[in-house]
Amino acid sequence: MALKGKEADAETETKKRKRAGFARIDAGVEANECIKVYLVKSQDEVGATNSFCIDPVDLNQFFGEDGKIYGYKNLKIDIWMSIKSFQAFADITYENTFDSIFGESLLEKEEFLQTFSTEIHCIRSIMSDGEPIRCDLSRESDDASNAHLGVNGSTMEVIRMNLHAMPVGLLYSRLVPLVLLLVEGGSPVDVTDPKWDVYFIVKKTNDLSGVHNMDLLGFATVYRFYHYPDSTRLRVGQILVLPPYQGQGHGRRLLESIYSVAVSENFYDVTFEEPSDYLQYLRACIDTLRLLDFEPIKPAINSAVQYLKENNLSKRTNKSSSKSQFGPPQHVIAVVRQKLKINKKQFMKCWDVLVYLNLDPKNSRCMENFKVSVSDRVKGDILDKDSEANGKRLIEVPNDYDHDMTFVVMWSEAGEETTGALDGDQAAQEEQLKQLVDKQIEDIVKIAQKVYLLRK
Ligand SMILES: CC(=O)SCCNC(=O)CCNC(=O)[C@H](O)C(C)(C)COP(=O)(O)OP(=O)(O)OC[C@H]1O[C@@H](n2cnc3c(N)ncnc32)[C@H](O)[C@@H]1OP(=O)(O)O
Repeated sequence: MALKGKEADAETETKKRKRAGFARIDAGVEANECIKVYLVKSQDEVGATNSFCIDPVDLNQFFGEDGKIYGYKNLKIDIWMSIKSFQAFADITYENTFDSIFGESLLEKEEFLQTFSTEIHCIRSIMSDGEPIRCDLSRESDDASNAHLGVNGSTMEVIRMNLHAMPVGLLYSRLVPLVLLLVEGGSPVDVTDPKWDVYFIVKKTNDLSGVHNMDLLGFATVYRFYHYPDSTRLRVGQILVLPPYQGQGHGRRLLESIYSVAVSENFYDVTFEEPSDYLQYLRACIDTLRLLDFEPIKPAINSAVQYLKENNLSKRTNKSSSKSQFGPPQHVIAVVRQKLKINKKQFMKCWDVLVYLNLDPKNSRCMENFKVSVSDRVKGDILDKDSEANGKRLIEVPNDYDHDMTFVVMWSEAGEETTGALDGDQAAQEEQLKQLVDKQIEDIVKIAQKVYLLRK
């Protein structure tokens, strides 16, 4: 006889169990509910409920299909990770075979507590072989977010090291749990590949006896990637600022240091592997600020602004003509890549912000023209360059930023454009395109406002 209702659900649940052999139905407990991860810097903080508890992306993803742990009643797991040595201890209420993402950095309690004295200088000793990065990009002197530099005699430093070198690889392996917990979709990089570098941002503080201590605030892994035919580009794999130190300008300093290396060592450009929205925003702010000080692009910005002032783009007949006059000329794109190491795609995003910053918000026609131009650009980005000549076609969109956003575009023989998709009607696709443009404008305004405030 078939089971119904609750009984049927219970049967399904039972099948999902990781461990079999329980007499009663075990509903399991979500990993997100029973696991807490604390970052601690001294023995006293281990076990204290007011210690710094992190908010991971999603713990459930590490525990099977449904993210639940079965076989334990009132399961509670507190994980204490030292931000001095990045080793960890798990306080688990039930005896079990908990095989955690913390791997080898998980120690017995006594051993863990000892690390606060035995490994107190672990970061300092590992960093001693590293190369401090001189960063010339930041306007440290007039930058409010750097105000804490020098407070209590502490200084920030970005240090580059090769991940292949032994103690660095070991430290990175201790940091991997944080990558898994805090970087969405983050996975460990291959420490055996000598092309991976890691940029650490550290805080140096002198104690009363004059000994300097070093705390790790964050890091970025960067791959030296071959670029055809004879150059190398830098690709940021993952960047993480430890939660207690986020929002204090350390992520910015890390990115600026990477750009600084790209400029001084003449890499082709800097790219990012699947950047999060917030990282894109941060990157756009940094790049736009750099571009605002870059003289060679100023005439091109002025002519784009002039073009928006003098035309009425919503009434134009030939829609494709606006693209060339709104966007930056090829030689400007080239010089930005050569001198600032900002690639074309990223420059185009910043370009919109640079133009927007030069518009008069009270000039409604000009603002409307801006919107039309951005819309044209978004459409242009999702068009296959060959499609105009070839008539109707379905085209997949290359997209660095969001792999879920894939459009296809059809062209009639007259070159008149319509957007479409493999399934879904044209109206839905038009709506999707409109949403994409609105989101783009929203992002531009947000970045422009931030940049405006930072420049004041
Ligand atoms: C490729 C990938 O790794 S994708 C995943 C990215 N990593 C993660 O998601 C992990 C969790 N998050 C983090 O580790 C961090 O939040 C990071 C790395 C994304 C950012 O680092 P943080 O140190 O928090 O950022 P930081 O403090 O430098 O910058 C944030 C603020 O400074 C602002 N800022 C940007 N440029 C400047 C500037 N030149 N001067 C002053 N402030 C600036 C930013 O706009 C932002 O302000 P807001 O949020 O108040 O609007």
